[in-house]
Amino acid sequence: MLKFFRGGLRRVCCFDAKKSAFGRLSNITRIWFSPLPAKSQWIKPCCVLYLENEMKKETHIVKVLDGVLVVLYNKSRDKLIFVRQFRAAVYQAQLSRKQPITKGDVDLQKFPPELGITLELCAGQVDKDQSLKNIAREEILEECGYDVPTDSIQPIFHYRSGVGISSGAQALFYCEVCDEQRVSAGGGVDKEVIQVVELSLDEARELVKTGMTTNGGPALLVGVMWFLLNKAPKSS
Ligand SMILES: Nc1ncnc2c1ncn2[C@@H]1O[C@H](COP(=O)(O)OP(=O)(O)O[C@H]2O[C@H](CO)[C@@H](O)[C@H](O)[C@H]2O)[C@@H](O)[C@H]1O
Repeated sequence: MLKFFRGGLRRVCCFDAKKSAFGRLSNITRIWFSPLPAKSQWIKPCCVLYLENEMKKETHIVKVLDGVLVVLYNKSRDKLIFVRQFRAAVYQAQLSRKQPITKGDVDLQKFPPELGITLELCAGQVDKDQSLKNIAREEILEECGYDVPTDSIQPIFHYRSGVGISSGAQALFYCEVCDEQRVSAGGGVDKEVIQVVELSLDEARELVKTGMTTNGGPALLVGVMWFLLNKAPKSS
């Protein structure tokens, strides 16, 4: 059963994070901070200056990789498929509401790792020279365990996220899968710890009702709303 916390993100509003209906996700035993390495393969901070109405303006930005995301619908079982994982950026954001960003270890009794667990669409970064659909196909296989033909992946929206600071392009896709296409449990590759979560359409509807909040990004909400508007049988 789903549990939500009403209210804005300033109040605790994790997707059932603390007492998960989906079981314990991972075993994080230590979290600490360090300064960013001089060169990161993932992000590049820089400063953009411009003159607007003859006034000098300065914006500090972070260049990030573009991404693909997929609204996944299992038609065999009439379920939408999502992923849960620990996100260090979300954890840091939850933590920094309560105390300044620190350099040392975090007190995990006070700030349990579950604060950083999200519910998200299956997604990945565009970190190789392949078509966006191919990258989406790989993420569906690696994260969720479904082996689908590339031409079953349908584009929905192309937009930018974090327009004030990072502005990565995000390609949102839709893909219908069936049980016969499930070739593994998913869960990610290499060191990834990802849990596949299935929600009924009624549970997904609950997610996008006014006032409900999740610990994930907006793409899940946009994707679910698109699905309910365009694909799902109308609720009575
Ligand atoms: N900043 C970072 N620092 C260190 N290692 C990193 C890293 N970013 C990625 N990695 C490594 O790369 C691996 C693969 O990442 P993915 O391509 O699956 O993107 P991710 O699912 O993190 O989502 C990403 O891409 C989707 C789609 O754009 C976004 O929604 C989501 O916010 C974004 O994190 C991660 O498991 C991690 O090991």
